[in-house]
This record gives sequence, structure tokens and C-alpha cells, in this order.
Amino acid sequence: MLNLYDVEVHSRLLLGTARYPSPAVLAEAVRRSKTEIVTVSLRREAAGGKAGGAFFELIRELGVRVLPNTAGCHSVQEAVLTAKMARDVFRTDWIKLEVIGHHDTLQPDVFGLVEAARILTGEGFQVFPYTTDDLVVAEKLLEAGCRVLMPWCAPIGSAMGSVNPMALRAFRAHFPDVPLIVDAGIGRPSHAAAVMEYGYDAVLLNTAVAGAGDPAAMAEAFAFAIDAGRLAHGAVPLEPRDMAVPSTPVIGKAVFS
Ligand SMILES: CC(=O)[C@@H](O)[C@H](O)COP(=O)(O)O
Repeated sequence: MLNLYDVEVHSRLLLGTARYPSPAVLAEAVRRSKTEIVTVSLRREAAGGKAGGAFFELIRELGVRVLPNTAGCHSVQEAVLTAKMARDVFRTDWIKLEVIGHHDTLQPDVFGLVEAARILTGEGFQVFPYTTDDLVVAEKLLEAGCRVLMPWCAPIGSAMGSVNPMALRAFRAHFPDVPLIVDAGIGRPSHAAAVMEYGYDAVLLNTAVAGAGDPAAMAEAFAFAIDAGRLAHGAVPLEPRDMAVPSTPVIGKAVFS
């Protein structure tokens, strides 16, 4: 079981709800992913006016927990205001906090992120910060009151998978007791399995499912991969070696003799 701010969930896949070909496909992807948590961009959907209302209704009907996000916010003020609106709309203290700092990479503005996290935790929010793999920033986020961290593995929507596996492993090792969710940049189920093998607690992804040829089938594939990665981590995988090691060490002997 995964414990996030005292809420226990079975599924270790958190799914984004943007860019699906249709609401029906989104609903089917959510069902086949077996996710218990979806993230929703309040700014993007609210910008649709009436359509935004219908979308929020659809999300409520999915029967999963909502993690509203501040996607598209580029300043502390915008992110804090969006979080407060999201709390009213979805009646939850959970907020996935994004403060975007760079137009090309959509890299978080980590200074603004820490500031916004401090303000929001002070107002009773339970903050899921989308951050880089920088350990110092992560420490500051914990000091600001975050009890979950969400490091990226590659830029949002890039589908690259982990571009710096060493940093992600160090991040995991540095915060053994903090729930860690890899967020953004996952492109394939194998990428998700890899970060779960590093010992991450969960994965949040959107583009890789919404943009797939068959989003619902891909959602299910991710669910299997995440479970496989988790199982493999618990089974303690071998470390790679430089040299060959014979897998059949004793030559000429009968099996088990
Ligand atoms: C939906 C959402 O929250 C994204 O901002 C998130 O970071 C996912 O990124 P990918 O689309 O790369 O999976």
C-alpha cells in the first residue's frame, strides 16, 4: 500500500487527464490503468468555460481521487491562486504544485516552487511539488512542509524516460522515508518499470498514455510495468558488473549432484 498524506492507495500509477482523443477514451484509460488518483489542470479546463464544468463532472464520475494541479502557472501568485480555486472546485487539500520557470524545457522554477509550497502548506494544503532531481531544493521543500516529492525524470511531454538515472537513484537513496513519485517525461512502460526498480514509490504520467495510438491499452501496459518494477525492486535486482561471471560455475558436474 502506498501512503500519501495519510491516504492509502493500492495503485502506484497516477494518471493525467489532458489531451485524450475523447472523454470516453479517457474514462476507458482510467479504468484499465486501475489508477486511484488522477491529476486535473484547473487552469486549462476552467479556461474552457462551460466545457470546463462538463469536464469536471466527468472526472467526478470516474470515481477516483482527484489531485488538482497548477499546470501552466509561471508565478508564485498564479500557483497559489489556482490552488485555492482548485480546493473550492474539488473539495480537497491536495495540490500538485507546478511553478514553471522555463518556456522550452518547462523546468520548474524551484525558487518559486519552494516559496509557493511554504505559503500553501501554511494554509493547510497537502502539497505534491513537481520538482527537479536537485537534492538541495528537495530538502527545502521538505522544510517547507511537503511530505511527498515529485522529481521529474525528463521534461514534461518529452517521452524520453530517465535522462539522469544516477541523479534519480541518488535522490531515492537520500530520502528513504519520503514517498517519491516520478513525474513527467516517461514515454514507455519500460521507463516506468525502470524508475520503480530504483525504488520509487509511484509514477505520474499523462502524455505517454493520452498520446498513444490506443490510450486505454497503453494505460493497462503501464499498470503492468509499474507493478513489475515494484516487484523487481523488492526482489533486489543484481547490480551490473564489468566482467563476465559464469552462470554455470561448475563445468562437467550433473545438475544438483
Ligand atoms: C498532467 C501533468 O501533471 C503533467 O504536467 C505531468 O507532469 C505529466 O508529464 P508527462 O505528460 O510527460 O507524463
